[in-house]
Amino acid sequence: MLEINGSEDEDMDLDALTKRSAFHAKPDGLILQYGTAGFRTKAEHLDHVMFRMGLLAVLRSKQTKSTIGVMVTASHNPEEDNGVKLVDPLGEMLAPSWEEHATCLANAEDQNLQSVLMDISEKVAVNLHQDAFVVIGRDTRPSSEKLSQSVIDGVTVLGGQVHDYGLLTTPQLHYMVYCRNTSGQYGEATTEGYYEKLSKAFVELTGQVDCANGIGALKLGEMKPYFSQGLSVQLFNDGSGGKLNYFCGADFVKTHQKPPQGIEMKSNERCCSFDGDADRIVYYYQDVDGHFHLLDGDKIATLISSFLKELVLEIGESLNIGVVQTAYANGSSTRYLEEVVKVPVYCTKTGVKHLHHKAQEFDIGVYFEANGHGTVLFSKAAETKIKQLAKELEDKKSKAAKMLENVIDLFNQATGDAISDMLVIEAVLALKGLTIQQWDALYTDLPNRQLKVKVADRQVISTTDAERQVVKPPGLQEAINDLVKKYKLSRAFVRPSGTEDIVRVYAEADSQESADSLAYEVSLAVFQLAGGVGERPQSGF
Ligand SMILES: CC(=O)N[C@H]1[C@@H](OP(=O)(O)O)O[C@H](CO)[C@@H](O)[C@@H]1O
Ligand SMILES: [Mg+2]
Repeated sequence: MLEINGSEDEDMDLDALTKRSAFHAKPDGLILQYGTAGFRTKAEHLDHVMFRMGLLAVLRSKQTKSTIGVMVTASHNPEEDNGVKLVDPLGEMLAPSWEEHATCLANAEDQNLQSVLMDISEKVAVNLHQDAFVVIGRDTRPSSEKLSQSVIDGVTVLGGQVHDYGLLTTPQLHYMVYCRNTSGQYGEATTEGYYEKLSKAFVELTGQVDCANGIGALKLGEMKPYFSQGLSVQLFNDGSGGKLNYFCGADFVKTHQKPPQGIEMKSNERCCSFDGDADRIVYYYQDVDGHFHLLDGDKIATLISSFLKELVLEIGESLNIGVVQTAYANGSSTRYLEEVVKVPVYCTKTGVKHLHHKAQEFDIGVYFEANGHGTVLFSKAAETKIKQLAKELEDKKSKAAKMLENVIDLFNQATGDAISDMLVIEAVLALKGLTIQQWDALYTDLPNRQLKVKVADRQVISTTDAERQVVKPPGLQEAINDLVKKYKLSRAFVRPSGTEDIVRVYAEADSQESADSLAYEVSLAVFQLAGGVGERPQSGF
């Protein structure tokens, strides 16, 4: 850990800025976009972006009079990639209006950097005399250390103070920011504080964990001693041998629907996978016949929502629960939540920030993307009420209120967090006496298929209705509607990805064959109507 003080006598030393930025020159013609999860591309193209995000973090910190976070990671992307994103005062993703400033600053030509920076300061009315404080975390990629130094360079040249946490999971950095801006009320802003808070609230834990050869292994390993009752967890792909996210991790398991390499699975044993920066988690097991069963973000949302609903009914308080999903949620999970658990379900655009925002509308807002990003948010009023009830109520009711109180502490409310979600899931399974097979049997996923289509310009597709309907190009939605009609229990949609240069196609139907064939036909429609490039989509998987 490192504390660095920037120059204190100047509000903004523009000469120093010009000199330092020369060490972080922007490659000619490179244009990048602050996308779904910040900037992400090959690590070698990111040095100037890191420096500039250091600058931007200082402005954001001055404007909000709060500590701002900068995380250096490319999550589930290959090891050669890297990325950066800013974390806002309450641990949330950077406000959308600032994403535009980030994009402008990252793409400014070197000679315009000063003027673009001054422009942004004016637009957002930053008081340059205000102090700035920025905290930084990074994942285990070989390029991350150097890139995080460039962020530090950016912060200090503008006179901001830095605390470099070094290696952290993304959710840990979100947690640190939240703690620092609530004067420690949310917890202590150290990794020890994080482990203590979670382990204190946790009941029992067993299982196997694939850590995607990433930061999750290191941090979960560090946490082991905090479990006085003994933590029985075997870590695989802990980064000691294999490559980050290579044939392992949550994204691999979810998209390939098969176990990661490097994990020893015994039949019926509960396993889970994190992604490279440990903000996603999926569970799975292999049955006695060797069939692989995936329990993704939708299954997690269902397990957690039923558990919370039961506790709320038990304490007899009218706390409203809402579940937030995206269009990628399996149709069976939505039906189960609405019809069996009886909770209202809402659909937002893809990307954690959209789900998080919607979930804030409820006393208890559960949100999960199908790929395993998610958490539960409790409103301040609900939290106070639950704490009060835990003291006042008696017997069964008090037990339920105390359980809820612990669950609140176990969730990372700043953002979805693989470690914290895993502890919640393990606790729920233990408390309800459920095996992974029983959990899996709550509902059966509709067979589905996700495909990617390459087009010349993915922005020719625009969507509405939480990305479930295409508005442009003309004729594409009609074509999808006609194809969907050919299959039973079917649904399909397409949208431009926010993290890759492709269009994503999703289809589900009553059989795998139908889902595959619908996805293929929709891909062809996209290729034909939205300017496909390269090879035409092929059938057969
Ligand atoms: C279908 C899918 O899984 N999309 C992912 C992916 O976004 P795209 O915009 O679809 O590329 O990366 C996001 C950031 O990690 C994640 O939030 C999202 O769920
Ligand atoms: Mg991630």
